[in-house]
Amino acid sequence: MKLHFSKMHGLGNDYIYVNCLEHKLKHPEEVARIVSDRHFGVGSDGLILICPSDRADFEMRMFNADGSEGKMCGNAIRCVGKYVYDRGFTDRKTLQIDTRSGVKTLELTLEDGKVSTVRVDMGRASLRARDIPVETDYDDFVSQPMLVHGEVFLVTCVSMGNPHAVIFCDDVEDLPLEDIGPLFENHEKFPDRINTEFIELVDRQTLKMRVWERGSGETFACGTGACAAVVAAVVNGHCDAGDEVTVRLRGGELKITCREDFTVLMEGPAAHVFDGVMEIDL
Ligand SMILES: N[C@H](CCC[C@H](N)C(=O)O)C(=O)O
Repeated sequence: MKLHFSKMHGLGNDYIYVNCLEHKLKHPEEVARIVSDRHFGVGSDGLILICPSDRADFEMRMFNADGSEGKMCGNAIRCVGKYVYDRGFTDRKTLQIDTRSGVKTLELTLEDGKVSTVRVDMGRASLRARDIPVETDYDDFVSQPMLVHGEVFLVTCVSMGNPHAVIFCDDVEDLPLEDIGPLFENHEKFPDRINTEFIELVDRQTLKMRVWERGSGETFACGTGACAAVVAAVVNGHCDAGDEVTVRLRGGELKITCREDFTVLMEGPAAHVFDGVMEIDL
């Protein structure tokens, strides 16, 4: 089959976007694995489908590079806003996008008539162990020690609709992420696997972050991960609720606000790279 796609990214967290408004895509798991391959495919952190929705303006589905489906993606939802507006599928600058973890509201900001940045109401974070899920005897998993790779890490688990383990450390540059990332991702405590964020505290309004994503490995940025990091920073007393926190990722910066009630706002850029067609044997 011929796959018509767009490559877009949010801070270098790049996905292949497919318009499924008219036609469904068969076998999205396999397509995700094929297109994501950086040597034999197009190259991406996964696949995003833009679909019609009964209860929102559009629906987004996301698949990781290994073909597994995720429930939410912060960087991709901004790009979906850009995709549907710039292509004229909507003329609204406030949009509702349905995801596997509920409907999110987007506010689009334009530059020269095209979407440049998007602010997303990410909804309420959950610290409940069973929402993540994480195996523990307690109700939540905040600053709990885990022995991984011969080292004790203090881990705070947050659900942003998808699962995150947040770890504060002194220096994120020097981390052997390729070694420790998979050990967290596949740890027996996390029955659905997990996305893991390593955070260096710069000051009370600035965090530096590297991420190991479930199903995709190290990525240049993770929107839900940046939100989870700020939630964990508030819970652990490193940042203040209501403050706008800048999260510096490998691919650039996101602005995140975690309110007292743990609802989270995220603002950041969305970029289009190119459109293409790929012949896929399926
Ligand atoms: N990069 C995404 C998150 C993808 C999460 C995915 N790896 C999962 O399995 O939950 C973001 O910007 O929020």
